[in-house]
Amino acid sequence: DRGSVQNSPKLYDVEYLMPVSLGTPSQQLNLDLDTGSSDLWVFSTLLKESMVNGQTLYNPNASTTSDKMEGYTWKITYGDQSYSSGDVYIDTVTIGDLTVSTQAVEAAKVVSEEFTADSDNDGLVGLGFGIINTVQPYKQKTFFEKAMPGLDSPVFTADLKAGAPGRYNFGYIDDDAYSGNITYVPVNSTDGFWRWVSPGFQVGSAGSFNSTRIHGIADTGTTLLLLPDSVCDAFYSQIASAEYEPSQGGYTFECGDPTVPDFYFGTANGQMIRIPGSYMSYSKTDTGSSRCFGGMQSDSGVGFTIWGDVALKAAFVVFDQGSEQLGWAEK
Ligand SMILES: O=C(NNC1=NCCC1)c1ccc(Br)cc1
Repeated sequence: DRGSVQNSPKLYDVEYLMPVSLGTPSQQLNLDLDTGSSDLWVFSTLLKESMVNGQTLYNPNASTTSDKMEGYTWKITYGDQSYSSGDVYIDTVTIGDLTVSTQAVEAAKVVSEEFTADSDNDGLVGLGFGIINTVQPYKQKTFFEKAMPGLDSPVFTADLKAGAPGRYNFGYIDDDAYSGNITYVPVNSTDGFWRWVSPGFQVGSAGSFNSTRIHGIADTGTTLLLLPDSVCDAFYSQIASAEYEPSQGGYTFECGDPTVPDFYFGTANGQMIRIPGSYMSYSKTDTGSSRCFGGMQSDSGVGFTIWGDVALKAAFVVFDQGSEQLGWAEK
């Protein structure tokens, strides 16, 4: 079996949403596929109205195939301190013609203001490893872990694009979606993330390769590229107008600055993925400002690097849960 679904970026590529069908008759919600967490949760009719702001709500009582998991609850806090919690139902879930008939659907009763404010986002599909699923008293499998036994191949792929729709595929690799070869690196799933080691980086096409092992996770749910301070310094020192602005919470530079270089990160066997300098102009700092917030920021608060959407949208990425590897290709 296999599945394929289009993803659509929101403004500034801050997140990517995909249509997901839940229940019988099907209820379609737009969800954020997040490889940095492992809960599938949705805005639901269990929420207080004050926490809802335009989102589509999953109504378990309107689904003839939903079963409440009595006594089961969930509560999750994300790296950006947003959070949600609620009850748990079993129901059928379809993503891109791939159906899991007995998926744990976590129906929200409480969401933080960040989620309430994000009116296009109806919830998340966590495709990290099930070990960090938050359901109590017994953790639940992710959508991919439930689907995996029936798939042609135990992989899903992420093709995120800058300012354009891309695609998530399940169970196969579309050889027309990338150029050159896919280079695989080993993943350590101990803490539930797609964690891997990059051998180093290069700033600009004429720069030298810096061999320094960068431990980090591939996280579709994080917008920016969060790297060690030493790497950020090496990058922003090449941009004439760049400065670290504590008031803005990070590095900024003049939006039109012509000196913004490309950034390359190593994967394996000498392969590097090139992130165009244009991806590093994340957003204007304030309306009317001429300064842009950088797409690369420090990972100092986090403890390890997060290869978020700014990096992932430069590549075709294979999440191989069968062999616990990540595949990287240019496109
Ligand atoms: O929360 C994380 N990723 N997903 C999402 N962020 C915001 C909503 C969804 C995240 C995961 C690991 C680390 Br380390 C830091 C952050």
